[in-house]
Amino acid sequence: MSIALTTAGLSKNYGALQVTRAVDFSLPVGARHALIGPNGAGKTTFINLLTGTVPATSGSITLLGEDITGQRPDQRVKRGLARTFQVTSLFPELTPMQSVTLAVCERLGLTARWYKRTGEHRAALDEAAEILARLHLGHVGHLLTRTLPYGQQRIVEVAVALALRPRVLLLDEPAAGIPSGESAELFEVIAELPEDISLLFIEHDMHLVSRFASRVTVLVAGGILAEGTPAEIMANPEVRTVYLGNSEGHA
Ligand SMILES: Nc1ncnc2c1ncn2[C@@H]1O[C@H](COP(=O)(O)OP(=O)(O)OP(=O)(O)O)[C@@H](O)[C@H]1O
Repeated sequence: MSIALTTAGLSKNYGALQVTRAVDFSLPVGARHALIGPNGAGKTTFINLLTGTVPATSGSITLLGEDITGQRPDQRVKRGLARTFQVTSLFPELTPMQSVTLAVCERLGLTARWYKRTGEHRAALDEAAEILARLHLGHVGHLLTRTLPYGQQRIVEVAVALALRPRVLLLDEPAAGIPSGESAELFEVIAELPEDISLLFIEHDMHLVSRFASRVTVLVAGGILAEGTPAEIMANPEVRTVYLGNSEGHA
């Protein structure tokens, strides 16, 4: 089994507060891995440590065999690490086509001069159209992002991340804010992503986790409480006490 991403002893302190505690984590290539845990458990911080927007206090992060612990976020993106945010980060006045094309141009290093390089710009437009079609957004690619249903806007975020050609994609609560009827649709689109993209996603809804994740890590107070298949996690008495309660759904 080849490994896309690992952390060893990864820790983050804010003063006396330990937000991430010596996390040893491993994401195999092709994984569909969920990160769950109570509010404030440190899930978003863990993603921020992986992307480099938050510097680690100690420990290491390895992406595709390379130690990226000291790298800037943009260097990690170039090496194949992309993310989406818990709250939408799209430009509302751009169309999905424009947002995805810009991301393709960014990857190709064309952003500052794309208007001069129409040949390469054409290729970027074609690639953006192909990504949007793959995510079933082809028919709304020309509409202003702010006019799209929120569920579709979240899929546009995945499209922008895909334009960076990630090997590992981190999704911070991709279904947050989406009416529950639309969240399965979003995850179906995510489930169709190519298998060579390894996925780590934060999700509270255990029904979605059971359906779309092959493995689950439970984070509590910054440390890993348990790891296993969704069935193992849902049957784990400690996890049930600390996180799942009796609801089996939202924490
Ligand atoms: N910049 C910061 N300075 C101080 N404390 C912080 C900072 N960022 C996060 N924290 C604290 O770290 C803890 C973990 O926060 P984090 O947002 O990572 O949790 P989470 O599991 O993603 O929570 P949620 O499910 O509510 O999004 C919280 O107690 C939070 O208050």
